[in-house]
Amino acid sequence: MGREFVEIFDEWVHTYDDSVYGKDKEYEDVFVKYDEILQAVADLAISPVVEFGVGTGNLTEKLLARGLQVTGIEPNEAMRQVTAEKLPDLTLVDGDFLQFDDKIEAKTFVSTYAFHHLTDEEKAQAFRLYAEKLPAGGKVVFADTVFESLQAKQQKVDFEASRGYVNLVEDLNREYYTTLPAMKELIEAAGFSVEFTQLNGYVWLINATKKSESGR
Ligand SMILES: C[S@@+](CC[C@H](N)C(=O)[O-])C[C@H]1O[C@@H](n2cnc3c(N)ncnc32)[C@H](O)[C@@H]1O
Repeated sequence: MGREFVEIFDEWVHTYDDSVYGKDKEYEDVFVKYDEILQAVADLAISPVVEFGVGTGNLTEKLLARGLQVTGIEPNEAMRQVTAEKLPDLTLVDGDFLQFDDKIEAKTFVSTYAFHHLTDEEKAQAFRLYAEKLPAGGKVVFADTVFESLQAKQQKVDFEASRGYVNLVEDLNREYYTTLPAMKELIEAAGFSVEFTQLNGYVWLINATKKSESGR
């Protein structure tokens, strides 16, 4: 489940790092401050860490540089190959946000630029699963494109269409980019407190902490 966009990365794997460092004009605004965004996520993580949608391993490198223990979970085989070559000592396995080895320990689940591959119902399911697996005080730290409202999303789509960014517009209409109120509701319903911080014109930092059983 949630794997319907995995094959897109069979092609994108070859140019993904060019895109994130500004060489793809259409995605330039999405990836503004890319390194700072990944660092913000890495800085909030506590070990051991499980990372979803590892891609080419750019967030992973920042987690490892902090000395954290990391298990990478990535459903795309081509991405796994690229990252295994870059980071040969990393434990990197097939899996996704909803299906991964039950025995993997985590105090933090992290991810960047990937959670929008799940529908909102799947996002809610994912947070319920993380609540089961994490101890009180355990964290989910994600950075991804989220919109303040459906109207704000439509304004962004219209703006990108007006400058002829057809691939980006297709992406924004195809995948499951949600709103801050919807994200807040599903995260709190799963038993987390959450703070959101805007990191660029698209991406928000989602910093969720599992509450204790008493709700504090
Ligand atoms: C845009 S890339 C982001 C890569 C990296 N995290 C980064 O920040 O540069 C999205 C990644 O999520 C992966 N992905 C797609 N569907 C997924 C799912 N359901 N669960 C976990 N990862 C998924 C893709 O294969 C791809 O590697």
